[in-house]
Amino acid sequence: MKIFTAAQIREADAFTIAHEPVSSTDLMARAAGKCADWLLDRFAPVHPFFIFCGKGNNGGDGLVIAHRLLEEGYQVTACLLEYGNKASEDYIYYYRRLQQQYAGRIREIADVTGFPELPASAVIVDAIFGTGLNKPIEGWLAGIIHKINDQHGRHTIVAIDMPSGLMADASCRNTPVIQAHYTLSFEFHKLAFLLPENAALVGEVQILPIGLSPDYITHTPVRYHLADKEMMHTIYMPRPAFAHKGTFGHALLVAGSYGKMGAAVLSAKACLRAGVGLLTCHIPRCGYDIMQISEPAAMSVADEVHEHSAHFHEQADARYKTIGIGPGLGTATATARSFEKLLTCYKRPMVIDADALNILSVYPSLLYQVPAGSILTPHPKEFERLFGPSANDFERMELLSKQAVRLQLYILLKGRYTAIACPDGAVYFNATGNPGMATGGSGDVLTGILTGLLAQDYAPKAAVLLGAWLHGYAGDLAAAKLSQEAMTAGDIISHLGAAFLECFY
Ligand SMILES: NC(=O)C1=CN([C@@H]2O[C@H](COP(=O)(O)OP(=O)(O)OC[C@H]3O[C@@H](n4cnc5c(N)ncnc54)[C@H](OP(=O)(O)O)[C@@H]3O)[C@@H](O)[C@H]2O)[C@H](O)CC1
Ligand SMILES: [K+]
Repeated sequence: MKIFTAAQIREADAFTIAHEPVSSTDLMARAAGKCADWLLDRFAPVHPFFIFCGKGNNGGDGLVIAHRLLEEGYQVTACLLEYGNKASEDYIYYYRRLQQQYAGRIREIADVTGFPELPASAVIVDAIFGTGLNKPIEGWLAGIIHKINDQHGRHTIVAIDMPSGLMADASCRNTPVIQAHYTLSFEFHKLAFLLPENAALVGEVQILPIGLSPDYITHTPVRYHLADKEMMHTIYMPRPAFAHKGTFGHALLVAGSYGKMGAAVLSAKACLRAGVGLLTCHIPRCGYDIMQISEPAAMSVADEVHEHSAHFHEQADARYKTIGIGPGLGTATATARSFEKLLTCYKRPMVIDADALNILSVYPSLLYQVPAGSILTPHPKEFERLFGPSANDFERMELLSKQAVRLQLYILLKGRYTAIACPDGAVYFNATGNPGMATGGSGDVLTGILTGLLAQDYAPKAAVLLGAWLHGYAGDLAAAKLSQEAMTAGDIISHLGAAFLECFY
């Protein structure tokens, strides 16, 4: 699914009205009607509704919703905020309709003292500002936002299109924004919904299709995308009937050090479960028995050094389709040196994670040696160590995309919505996964999956999108069976098979 900017959404709106048989007022009726359907489905008539309306088209949506709920016999107060701006044409149209039929249900509010007393079980609908917000909310309107937020623990707050005060494409940190329990948004996700800094503001997001022009949607280029199941079906490659283990590549995993062999084992198991043909693990001498016993399907090569690996560059030759490096590796100087040498001799796309990323952040010039098309998988701290701090999440997304272009790499930034930046600057968000995966070893599993997919000849972009999707999907299946609390990284691996089956069989 494409993620459009606020300006593009306005364009899509205008394009639809110009090219499809729908007027602007009808499009508003359709969009707001979808919200009304959702509210009617969710809340019984015992809930009194307070619908706060601004004077733009978001407010117009609020007026349509108020009218519809009144028609259905609900108790509704339409709270119209009179802050001086000229109302939009569609707002005026629906205001007149409401005024004619339900004048008694309209309440004009011109300062914060006009904020209504809310009875028990009231539902607040926020239709104050949507994608047209162009500056932070100030003055008494900010007071209304705070009053609504004060009700967060007592009443359900449903935002229409966007929580008011939030901008689709820019940070609103430390400005007044509605804290919604639900956001009913039209047609597309907004970038703002996918960034951690807004997690407490948007609540549960429901995307409601409103029939914007498919022509516009198909032909308008965007930087941000939300990965979906449909996309995975275009990526996944069923196995040929005459396949043998040579068909699915030989991967080298460079991982583990004294006290961190678990990371190497998790990564190896995940790589095998992702379907690699053959796997060799380069591990420190201390980890040899551990790996051989924990994962008999993997071959092991022990380093000359006991506690960490220092000679893996000697291994890295054309036999290996790809290399996954980093889980539990440690950052000993000898390990860093071997990594440097590996980067001079091995030129295929590889997967770089954890301590291998930490080595890159200590020796940043090595970043230029990383083979084009490789996949880096930092969490936010590792990302900051590699590329520096950002003032907010929007700037971090810019930086992510810029670095992927500059280095011609795939950079996967872990999070609730993991963001995957591509060498052409495009960024894909992954929506599978859950907080149960915020546990030690989860990243090692991802590295194993990505390495396994690259070895099977998935192109790096396909591997990183599919790998992130499957990792989150398996995590969701594990959480459904075991709970988010009790699941461990190993459970993600044991649900990978079910994830393949559910998604592709
Ligand atoms: N996506 C679609 O195709 C559809 C969306 N719909 C709804 O329309 C809104 C967007 O409507 P728009 O009128 O463009 O914008 P808003 O309603 O969000 O607000 C615009 C008015 O607000 C003023 N403004 C902006 N920022 C502030 C502020 N900080 N303080 C005070 N006033 C502010 C702005 O005035 P300016 O003079 O500053 O320009 C406007 O008066 C979208 O979100 C959907 O809800 C349609 O219903 C259907 C199709
Ligand atoms: K709103």
